[in-house]
Amino acid sequence: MANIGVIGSGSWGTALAWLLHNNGHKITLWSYLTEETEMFRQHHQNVDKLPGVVLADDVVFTCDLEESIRDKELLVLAVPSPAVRSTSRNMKAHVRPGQIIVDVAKGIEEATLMTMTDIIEEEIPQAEVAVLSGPSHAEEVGKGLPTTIVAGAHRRETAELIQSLFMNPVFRVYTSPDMLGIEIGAALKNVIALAAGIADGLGYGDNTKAALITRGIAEISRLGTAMGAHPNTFFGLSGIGDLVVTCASVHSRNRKAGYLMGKGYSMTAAMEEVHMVVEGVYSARAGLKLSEKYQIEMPIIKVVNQVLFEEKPADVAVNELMQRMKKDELGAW
Ligand SMILES: NC(=O)C1=CN([C@@H]2O[C@H](COP(=O)(O)OP(=O)(O)OC[C@H]3O[C@@H](n4cnc5c(N)ncnc54)[C@H](O)[C@@H]3O)[C@@H](O)[C@H]2O)C=CC1
Ligand SMILES: O=C(CO)COP(=O)(O)O
Repeated sequence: MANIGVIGSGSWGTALAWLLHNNGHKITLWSYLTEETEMFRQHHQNVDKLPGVVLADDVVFTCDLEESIRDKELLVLAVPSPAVRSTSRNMKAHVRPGQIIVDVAKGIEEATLMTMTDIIEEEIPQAEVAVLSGPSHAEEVGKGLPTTIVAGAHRRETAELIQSLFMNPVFRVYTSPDMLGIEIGAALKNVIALAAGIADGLGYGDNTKAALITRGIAEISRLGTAMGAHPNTFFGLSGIGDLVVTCASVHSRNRKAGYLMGKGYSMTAAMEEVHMVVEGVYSARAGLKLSEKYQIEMPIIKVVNQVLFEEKPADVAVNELMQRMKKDELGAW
């Protein structure tokens, strides 16, 4: 049994706290807002974001960061990606050398183009930082439905420790040394999922969805490989796996926000309606900047940016994608 602090009590932090407690660990769940801690103390669940996933009586609910970090063998950082830097900064003073922090947020910081684990390492240099990512909607993990995911770390022993703490008969964890590939896939699949949602909202069909998924992973893997990631990671759980689930699932907030935009909502109105984090909106510009920096063609991510930030009508964007200059599929000729 390990003593684990889960930092962030939105839908994902709550589902992981539930899973880890079921695995026999002692859990402290930190909330950003005092109202959230009060909600958990009263109802033992996130009534707002993950109703029905009830946490046991011995889970400790707190909004005191130090209490959630002190004496913990493992910390799970589950705040939204735009809050990873500020939360890490606030954690720094309480983290002991070598304490393991597993990032589960999916994003790339627009201003610096850093991954989430890069940010945590910069803010908390004494920590040992890892990542856990893959096709894993909180709503399904919270029902115990079979799910697979990958733990990435610099050291094999750390990845294997995370694997053994999280794994159970319905939650299968693989390990990988390719943290960069895992994080690039995780962040950019959300941008492609916005496009898939937009296509659904416009009334397009399964052919369109398959095209976005297939050409989406092609552009993500081109970029990731140029950045130094392992090409196979993009055909694994945190690449094609998470891209498929996010483009197809009824639970995906990114797909849902895209769907609403396809139906004519503005980006802001769609985000408000979804009422939870829509990470693709934050990663879209970062994806575009990375494509410019590494000189990689990323046509889907480019048009998603135009739809989000330049008011390009979604149907016009799809037309433009379809009528790009002729290409060969492999880029081999
Ligand atoms: N929900 C899911 O199924 C999954 C989510 N993730 C990732 O987990 C991360 C967290 O997402 P969710 O839990 O789904 O979000 P959520 O929308 O369910 O909850 C957001 C939480 O963040 C808190 N928050 C807001 N501003 C904050 C700030 N400035 N500092 C710290 N906390 C703040 C809110 O109080 C709320 O508890 C995201 O990066 C998401 O991509 C990853 C896998 C699955
Ligand atoms: O990353 C996720 C599932 O693996 C969650 O995706 P959404 O943020 O689109 O709901």
